[in-house]
Amino acid sequence: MPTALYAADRATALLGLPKWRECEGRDAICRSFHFSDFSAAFSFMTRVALAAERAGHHPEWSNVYDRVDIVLCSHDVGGLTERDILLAHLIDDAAHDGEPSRS
Ligand SMILES: C[C@H](O)[C@H](O)[C@H]1CNC2=NC(N)=NC(=O)C2=N1
Repeated sequence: MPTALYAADRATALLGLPKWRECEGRDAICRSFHFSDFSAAFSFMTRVALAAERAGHHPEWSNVYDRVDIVLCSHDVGGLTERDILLAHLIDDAAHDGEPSRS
């Protein structure tokens, strides 16, 4: 089982994920995505679901019409690990494929 990232490693990892921010009150990162409509948002979620399943690591998320809010945390260690960083990159890639209208 991977261990939670140390502060320095976390800061370095987040430099490569400029649109993600640390989640207030917990050891996790989050990002919100906005799309043109529900169909675009749900297409993105489908791409993320498949990528997450392949990676064996899964997001906490919610969807309201054209918006998708995502939190990444490794539940088994109760904090942020390299698996969350990898999944954040996969999610950013999935968003680029679907062109969020704004984010
Ligand atoms: C058995 C399976 O690999 C685990 O339950 C995985 C699945 N996806 C997961 N996703 C997240 N975010 N945290 C986990 O601890 C986790 N565990």
